[in-house]
Amino acid sequence: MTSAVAEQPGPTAPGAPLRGLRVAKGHGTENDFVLVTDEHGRLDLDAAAVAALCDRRAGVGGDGLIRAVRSDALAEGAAALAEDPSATWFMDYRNADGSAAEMCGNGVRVLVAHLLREGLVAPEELADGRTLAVGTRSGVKRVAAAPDDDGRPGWFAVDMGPWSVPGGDAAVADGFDATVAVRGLDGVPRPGLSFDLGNPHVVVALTSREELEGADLLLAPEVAPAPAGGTNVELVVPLDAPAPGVGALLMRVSERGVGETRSCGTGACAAALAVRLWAGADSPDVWRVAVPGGALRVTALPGGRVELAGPAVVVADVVLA
Ligand SMILES: N[C@@H](CCC[C@H](N)C(=O)O)C(=O)O
Repeated sequence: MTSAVAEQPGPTAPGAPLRGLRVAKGHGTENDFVLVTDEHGRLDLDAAAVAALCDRRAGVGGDGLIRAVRSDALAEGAAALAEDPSATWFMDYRNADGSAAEMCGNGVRVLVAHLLREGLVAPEELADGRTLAVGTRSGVKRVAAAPDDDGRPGWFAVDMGPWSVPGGDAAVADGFDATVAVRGLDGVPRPGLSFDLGNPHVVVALTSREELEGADLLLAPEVAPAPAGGTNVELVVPLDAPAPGVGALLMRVSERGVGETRSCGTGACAAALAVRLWAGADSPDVWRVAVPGGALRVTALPGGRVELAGPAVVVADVVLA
């Protein structure tokens, strides 16, 4: 499973092999990740090594891999530091197939939980409403400690930044800009609406919980027109409002570079924003998104930004053989 197995003291040299490396495993609503600390950007983590580590049978297993690296230790970090000099940590996110992704909403919370646990970020940095700036390929995201849906502490909230509908006003007015064929439904492609959350999404509304459960996501849904770089696809069913001013929905997701996962944070944002758009002017800004792996909270912020809140836990340390 290692990219190069040789007698090495550890990952201290440029292009160092992974043998003996301590990694961690964590998840956010069961969207799970291999967490690799590579403060000085010295590891040789090519796509094959990432795919091997994420392999659920032959590796550690995960929907993706998160490399925690100092922003000044990699070329992609320069843009983050230019945007916000306090964004000293960068989330190098890779999907389970080894491809790089721009952003991961669950992952950025889990990264912060990992940095806290490793002592690389002090708890005070998130105390008293302070936020931690994290560089990503889709810009700097600010993470704060936040309450869960019952007001208990323990969640993290991420200002995910600006979102957009790539199809513009016409797509918003029509409510869709794509068709999506989903195996296990009635064979008729459904309308979908594309969103840019830093990474690409297409959201499809289904009619019932039964229909959502019947979707077969072992095969990725087919989106037409096919987005050049691929896309994540969210299937959603709106639910009755749980409280005044709060919306709710069920979601399943097929992630680009992975397949069906138990949750997707950027996907939850896209799903909530889509249902909010479809519901019209008076629809709530706060949405509870139920995914197979748990619950997330999405809040549409003023100025076309969106916030994602949810749990993040680290469950294991692993030393690579
Ligand atoms: N699970 C993530 C998204 C991960 C990246 C995605 N598969 C892509 O390729 O864009 C999330 O929580 O947002």
